[in-house]
Amino acid sequence: MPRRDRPATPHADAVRMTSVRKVYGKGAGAVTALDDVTITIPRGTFTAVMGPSGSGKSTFLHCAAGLDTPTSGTVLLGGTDLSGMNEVRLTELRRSRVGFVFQAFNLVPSLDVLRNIELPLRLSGTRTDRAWLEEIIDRVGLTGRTSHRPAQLSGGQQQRVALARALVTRPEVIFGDEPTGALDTVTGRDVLTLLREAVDALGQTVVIVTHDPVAAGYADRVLFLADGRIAGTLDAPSADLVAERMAGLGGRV
Ligand SMILES: Nc1ncnc2c1ncn2[C@@H]1O[C@H](COP(=O)(O)OP(=O)(O)OP(=O)(O)O)[C@@H](O)[C@H]1O
Repeated sequence: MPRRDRPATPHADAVRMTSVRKVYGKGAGAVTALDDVTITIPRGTFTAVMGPSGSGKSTFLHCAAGLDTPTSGTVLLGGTDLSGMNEVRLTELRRSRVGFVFQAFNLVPSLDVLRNIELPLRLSGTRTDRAWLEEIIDRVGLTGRTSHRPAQLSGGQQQRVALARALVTRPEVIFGDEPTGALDTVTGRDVLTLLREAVDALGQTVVIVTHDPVAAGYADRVLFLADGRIAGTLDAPSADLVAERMAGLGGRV
């Protein structure tokens, strides 16, 4: 997306969803995955989205990130209304204003670490800010490994590459779908610490879906979903409190 499409002053709300409803399918087989969801996620905060299996977490993330379109309601990303954007504009928006970290890392196997990190800039035709690139490579602990291919790295290192790739465009929001799901406990904690630092040191906004109460404990706020509706929020969460609230929501986690 061209630079001019970004607001001159960053919007105070990274994400604002109003009365968002998402229905998959039609008629008797229709499934309401999100039902009247209204929520604001402030800039520079870390949100964890939790809920039983099938409660709408992935659908929430996909609608907030412009990967999926709500059936009704509005989604604003950094003040930009995604409603009515065609797929070309949504793709441009995702490339330049959204960062993604997935459970499966999703790196390009044939590219080395540096080229994987730079990929979003190349795709959007943005000039690389060398100093910023070096800073994030240093922050995620990949200095000295930039010429490696993904297959030569551990899972934790690959997720660090994905995190650096997400940070490189200074996106409005980094969305993570179970970003520690494929990592062992210790490595997963390292990645969560880096996400936390991205918020605290860089002012980044982070939103992750997780099933892990310990992971949610790294967030500023937990957003609980049940049957596609917001079932509550918890600020300054501890893992124990999160686990307690999840037990109260029932269902298979
Ligand atoms: N593409 C789709 N077509 C039809 N139904 C869908 C589709 N995607 C999701 N759903 C349904 O919408 C509901 C919410 O799904 P979603 O994947 O958002 O839940 P979730 O909380 O992320 O689940 P999990 O924790 O198991 O990943 C579920 O009932 C699911 O079966």
